[in-house]
Amino acid sequence: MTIFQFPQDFRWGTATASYQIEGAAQEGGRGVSIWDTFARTPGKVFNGDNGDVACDSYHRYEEDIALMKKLGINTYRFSIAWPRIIPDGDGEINREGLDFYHRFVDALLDAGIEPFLTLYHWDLPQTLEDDGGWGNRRTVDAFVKYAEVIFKEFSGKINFWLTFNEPWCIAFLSNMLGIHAPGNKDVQTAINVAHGLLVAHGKAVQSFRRMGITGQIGIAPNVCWAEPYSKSAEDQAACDRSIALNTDWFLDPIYKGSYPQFLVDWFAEAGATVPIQDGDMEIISEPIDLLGINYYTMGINRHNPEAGVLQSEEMNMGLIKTDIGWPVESRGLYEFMHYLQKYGNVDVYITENGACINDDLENGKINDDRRISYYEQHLAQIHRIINDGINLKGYMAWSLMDNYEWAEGYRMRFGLVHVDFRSLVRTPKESFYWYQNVIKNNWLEIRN
Ligand SMILES: CCOCCOc1ccc(-c2cn(C[C@@H]3NC[C@@H](O)[C@H]3O)nn2)cc1
Repeated sequence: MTIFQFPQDFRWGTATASYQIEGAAQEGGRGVSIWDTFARTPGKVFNGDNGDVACDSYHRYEEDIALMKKLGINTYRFSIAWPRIIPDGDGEINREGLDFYHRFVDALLDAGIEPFLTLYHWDLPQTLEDDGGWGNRRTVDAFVKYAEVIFKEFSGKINFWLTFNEPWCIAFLSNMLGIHAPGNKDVQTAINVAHGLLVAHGKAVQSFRRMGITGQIGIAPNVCWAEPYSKSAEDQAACDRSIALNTDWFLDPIYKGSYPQFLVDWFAEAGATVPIQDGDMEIISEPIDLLGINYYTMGINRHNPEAGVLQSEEMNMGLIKTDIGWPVESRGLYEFMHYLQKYGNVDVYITENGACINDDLENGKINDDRRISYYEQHLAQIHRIINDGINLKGYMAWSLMDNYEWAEGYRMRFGLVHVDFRSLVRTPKESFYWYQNVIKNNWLEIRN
């Protein structure tokens, strides 16, 4: 038996997002988001699943908070639905939406749980998408207005703030690959979206500083760690492109004030350019306080001219996979965290990490041993990373409960708590009790 002790002030938490858990999609004055539209577009989401009900957390949040308290977390990452706050994107403020989130945040604080807020977790008001989305500066300005409303309302209650969740997904998964909402398949559109959200991020951080808001603010990129299939320079370059598009494409502008030139040149070859306006890069590089890092898996990639714009193909290496098909390989998290040091030893929180394991109830229990094994491996890497002196300050498991997994609908389950999507009954899985013990002890026991 090996014991890994975590720092006394290490934050333990779980994460969710508004569209994935709230439901009540037509209640409380909420407007339409691009995910309401995308989910209703035939062929886009498995089984045509949508977030109309989801986990019904809009009505059941007190039950959810009771589960968080039972789990023993001290931090809970969630997102606010922009369409609940400004239903048409940049018009009137919906007081009912603000009041809902005040009730929720107050209940979290009463339970001794620190709110860790994501301002934008993919549910863009449809009216803004109809007018060009993130590629239109109207959306950028609308986001700043929305962010300033939230800053003003929750300053003093919330101390941890993220502007955007997984900018690569917002830009490239959703506008170059078309897999997520709004479903565009155009590389220039994706680059315009990426740039727009970066400008919106920078302007929001500037507002945060100007308004003297409490706490720390940052952004949460997702990680795509990749190692070369062969020792060829071509395969290594293919890995560099994959890693950089998820990370450097966003963090170079923020930390260095410029895009990674090798990728700018790569996209120029494909006929796509970044629509930089005067002053943009100064805005984007407004200093931030923390990074959220979302890690799930890593790839073994090779150069393949047929493998999309990046020409980087992920190979199937026969590794153990989760039920969504992602290889279980925690080593990539360790390698990535050292790669991240090129931006300095910045404060980092793992804002998402978890496994899609679709075990179901058996005699009233969910024996999700594979999820426990996944978490054991990844928390052991977290311990190594901290021991190396990297400022990793906290960990949020994705997810508290099974929820709407975007284009996969409800078939892919990432929760520590099982949700019966017919009855909405929540049932803690065996991994919930395993994580509860890790948090209680603040250490990890690894069976040798
Ligand atoms: C066939 C080609 O495939 C290209 C890659 O396609 C995907 C799909 C999905 C993801 C993805 C999903 N998640 C989990 C979410 N993170 C945020 C939170 O809301 C979770 O639900 N992270 N990444 C990545 C890549």
